[in-house]
Amino acid sequence: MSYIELHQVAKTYVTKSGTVTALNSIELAIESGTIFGIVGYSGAGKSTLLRLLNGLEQATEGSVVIDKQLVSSLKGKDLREFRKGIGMIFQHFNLLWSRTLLENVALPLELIGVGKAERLEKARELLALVGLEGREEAYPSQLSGGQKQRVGIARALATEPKLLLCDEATSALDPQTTSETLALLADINKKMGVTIVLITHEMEVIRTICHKVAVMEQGKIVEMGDVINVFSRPKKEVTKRFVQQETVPDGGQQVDILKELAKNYPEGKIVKLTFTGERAQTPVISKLIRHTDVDVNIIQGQIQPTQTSSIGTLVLELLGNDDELLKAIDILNTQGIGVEVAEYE
Ligand SMILES: Nc1ncnc2c1ncn2[C@@H]1O[C@H](COP(=O)(O)OP(=O)(O)OP(=O)(O)O)[C@@H](O)[C@H]1O
Repeated sequence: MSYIELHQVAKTYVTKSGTVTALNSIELAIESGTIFGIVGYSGAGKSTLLRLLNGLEQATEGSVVIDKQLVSSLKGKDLREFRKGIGMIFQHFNLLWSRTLLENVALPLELIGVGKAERLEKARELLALVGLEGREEAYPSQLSGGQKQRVGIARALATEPKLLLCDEATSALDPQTTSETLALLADINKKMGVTIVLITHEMEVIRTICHKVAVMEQGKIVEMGDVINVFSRPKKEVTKRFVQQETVPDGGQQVDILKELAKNYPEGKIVKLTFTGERAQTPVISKLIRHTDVDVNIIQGQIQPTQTSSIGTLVLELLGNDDELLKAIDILNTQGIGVEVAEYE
């Protein structure tokens, strides 16, 4: 059994203007120790899913099982105990401004009745773990956004949770601080074996630290798998748009970037190749030139690291007669790499 299992989960809200389906037919299994990303645009249902995982809300249908416990069956002391095993990190940090960093980190322990000396010692250790040694007596207002999030992470770890839920944890941070915060989370996952489930609308977050990803749209999971596979061969339109967020400079606003490129290169055929780590060694282009009568121009290329490997993309213009172009595309299709051919108007 997986650490987290959702089976046929639905969540509806009854509002004055009618019933809203926030989640529908969710099937999800997350193994212990994984960094699992959930990506989707606003309103896709990500926050609702996170609230079901921490027991703040109950599913309308289906079952949510975490660490062999059916979340809907937990009450009183059991529910409190369950929630102690889950740490939460928020976009806006949710720190108490009138308390020092040490007191902020110690708060979850204070709430469950841990004695003062013990909780302050633990908080001190955690602040050191997140790189804030020596700042124990500072107040949140004296910190940068990245430092505040470090305090948030330290606080989330206070009860030694097995599961860390991150709600858009880096959305309020600049790119440099985002990278540092993600590196810290990846480090915590590795060192402590904590399972991390994060929700985000940024594909960069998924690429850099997640092992697995689920893409949500309109309350459903529309695509799910290893990050490297979903990135290199996105199937659904929404996933393609998220992947483009990263690979094109305008943030993926254009739905079909290849089509745009094709307009600029009317003589040839535009193809985009996507390689994952181990395939990057395959001599694809030399094969193409040896076996067909096409000329190849390289238009764009880039390599992006992921948590476990790397993803390369290469956009080529192929020039030749129709038969040779078809042959070239056939060859590309047999190389075990992602091949996308631009559609011409
Ligand atoms: N308490 C609620 N009452 C009524 N409708 C709700 C409630 N919470 C969420 N919804 C609706 O459920 C759907 C999913 O919302 P949810 O907040 O889970 O999406 P999201 O992907 O997290 O979006 P965002 O990133 O904007 O928070 C939306 O249509 C939303 O309006």
